[in-house]
Amino acid sequence: MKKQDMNRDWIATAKTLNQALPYMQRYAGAIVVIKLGGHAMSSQDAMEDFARDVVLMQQVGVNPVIVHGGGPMINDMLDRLAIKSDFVNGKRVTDEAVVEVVEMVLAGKVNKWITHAINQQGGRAVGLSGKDANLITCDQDVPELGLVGTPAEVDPSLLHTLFEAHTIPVIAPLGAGRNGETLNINGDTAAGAVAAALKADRLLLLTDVEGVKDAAGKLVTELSPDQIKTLTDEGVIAGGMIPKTQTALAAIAGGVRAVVILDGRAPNAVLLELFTDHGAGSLIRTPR
Ligand SMILES: Nc1ncnc2c1ncn2[C@@H]1O[C@H](COP(=O)(O)OP(=O)(O)O)[C@@H](O)[C@H]1O
Ligand SMILES: CC(=O)N[C@@H](CCC(=O)OP(=O)(O)O)C(=O)O
Repeated sequence: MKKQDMNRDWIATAKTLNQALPYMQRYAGAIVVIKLGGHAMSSQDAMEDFARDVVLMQQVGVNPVIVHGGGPMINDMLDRLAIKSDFVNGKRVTDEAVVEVVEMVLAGKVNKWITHAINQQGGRAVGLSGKDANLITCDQDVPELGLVGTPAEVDPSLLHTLFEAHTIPVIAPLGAGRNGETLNINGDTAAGAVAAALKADRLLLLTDVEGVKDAAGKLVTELSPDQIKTLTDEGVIAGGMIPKTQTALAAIAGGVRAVVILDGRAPNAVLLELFTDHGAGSLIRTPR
C-alpha cells in the first residue's frame, strides 16, 4: 500500500473512533444480549472477529451477554451418529438421544469455542448453560416437540454478579425442566428470555441473512408487531425466522428496549450496529 493511502486509512480509523463517542456514551453501563446463531459462526476467523468486537464492547463500558445456538453443529454430530431429527416451525423435535447430543455439542464444544475465543482476545468469559445457577427453568413446549423447553422462570442474579466481576457470560440454550429433566431450548427463545429478565437495552439476533425480508426479498429495516404478524400469516416469515421474530415480540413485551435481527457474517456487525450511524438489519421496538 502507498504511504499516502496508508495515512488515509489511519485518518479514517481515527475519524470512526471519534464519531463513535456519542454511541459509546449512550451504551456505557448498558446490557446488550447477543444471540450468536450457528450459521453466523462460519469460520475461526469470523469467531475471532466476533470475540474482538465483544471484548471491545466491554472495554467501552457495555455489559455483553452471549447466548449462542449451534444448530448446524448439532446436525453434523447427529449425522455422524446416524440419529434422525426433524424441525417443526424452526424448533427441533427432541427425544432422549437427541437431547444428549444437543447438550454435548452446545454446552461442550460450541460454548467452549466462543468462551475461549473471547478469552484469547484478552476478555474474561465464562461458559454456562441455562441449567447453571437456576438460570433458566422451563416448562415443556408442545408435546409433539418432546424434550423442548419454553423458559418459564429466569434467575439473572448470577449474571449481575458476573457483570460486577467484569466477566462475560456465554450461555448455551439448555434449561432444567420442572422434574429435573434437561430440555433443549431454541437459541433465539433462550436469548429473548435472558434479555427480558435483564431488561436489556438491546437484543441482537445474529444470523445468516441481512435481516427480515418481505415477499419481494427486500430487507425490512424497521418492523412493527403488526407487520410481523402479517408477514408470518402470509408465510413470508418462515422456518428459523419464526422463532426470531416471535422472540423479538416477546422480548419487547418483556421490557427489552429494542431488538435487531442482523447478519452476523458481516464483518464487525455488532460494532456497526451499536457504534455507528449506519445501523444494520431489521429493528423491532415498542410502537411509539
Ligand atoms: N422473511 C424472511 N426473511 C429472512 N430470512 C428468512 C425469512 N423467512 C425465513 N427465513 C430463513 O430464516 C433463516 C434464519 O434462521 P436460522 O437458519 O434458524 O438461523 P440461525 O442458525 O442463525 O439461528 C434464514 O437463513 C432464512 O433462510
Ligand atoms: C429446540 C431447538 O430447536 N433447539 C435448537 C438449539 C440450537 C439453536 O437454536 O441453534 P441455531 O441458533 O444455530 O439455530 C436445536 O436443537 O437446533
